[in-house]
Amino acid sequence: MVSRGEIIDGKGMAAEIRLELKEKTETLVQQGVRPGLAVVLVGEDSASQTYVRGKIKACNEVGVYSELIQLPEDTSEKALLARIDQLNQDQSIHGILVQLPLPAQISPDRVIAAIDPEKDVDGFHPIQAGRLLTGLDAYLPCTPHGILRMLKRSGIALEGKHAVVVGRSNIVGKPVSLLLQRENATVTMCHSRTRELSSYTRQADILVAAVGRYHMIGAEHVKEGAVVIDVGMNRSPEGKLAGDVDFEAVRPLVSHITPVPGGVGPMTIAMLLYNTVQSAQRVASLT
Ligand SMILES: Nc1nc2c(c(=O)[nH]1)N[C@@H](CN(C=O)c1ccc(C(=O)N[C@@H](CCC(=O)O)C(=O)O)cc1)CN2
Repeated sequence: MVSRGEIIDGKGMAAEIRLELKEKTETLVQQGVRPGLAVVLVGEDSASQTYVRGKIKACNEVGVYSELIQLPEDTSEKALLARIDQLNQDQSIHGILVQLPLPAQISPDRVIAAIDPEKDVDGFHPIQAGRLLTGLDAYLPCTPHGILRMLKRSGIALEGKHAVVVGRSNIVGKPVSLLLQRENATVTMCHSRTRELSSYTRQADILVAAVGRYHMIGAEHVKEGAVVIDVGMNRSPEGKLAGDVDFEAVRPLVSHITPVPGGVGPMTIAMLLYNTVQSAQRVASLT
């Protein structure tokens, strides 16, 4: 019998992963290496402030050393690049992340490219993206990696399944497509300009919605028994946090679905810590 509308509990899974990472961190500390993460926040964006607070809190819980670098909204690109260079040289820091989006005067591409690829725990550097594309070992971008973990921990088989990804960003859409393909799913990529979107999404065994548009996926977009992963982080007209998927309308039709909040978001932060601990493990194995 097909299960109906089972909720994939990202919040709970992220807590389990943090516990596993706490143990790994304790082992590393005994070996003389405490994993360290630098979080760079430029400006006052309130959502970014929330996410950054979540990252620092998670570091504290796991025992990872963290440094929060808060820079004013009018910071120049040159000043930010100079700060990143210092962090690249800092041996207590194994992971660097610059919270996105950045203010308009700063090019995110130039900033990401300035991070030492071995400390790029977001997995956004072109070298990390190239490693992922070519099947080499890489820091996997946190949201896509979190999605894969959620699917696996929920016992959802991917081999031979048809996965449809709606969204083509460098942060989510493109890398999650590659990761699903790596698991032998057959992947279709759709985006904001796809015509007759529902004709694709209705074929999906696994549907990943990552467009950033409130409730753009409704009941008419899903096949019965599909697995739906909602990456959206939007505000409803009433101001409530909501995903790209109309959860109430879609849940009764599908086998599994992620909620917003409490789905993909917490896993993003857990996988950031995973990459930071991995980076420290690499350093520990070299010393
Ligand atoms: N440098 C980066 N910038 C951004 C990333 C990223 O991975 N690296 N991703 C997003 C934002 N993001 C992490 O930074 C992120 C978004 C949402 C959540 C989360 O846990 N959301 C909660 C709800 C939080 C709330 O109440 O507002 C949930 O879904 O339950 C974590 C991280 C863009 N920028």
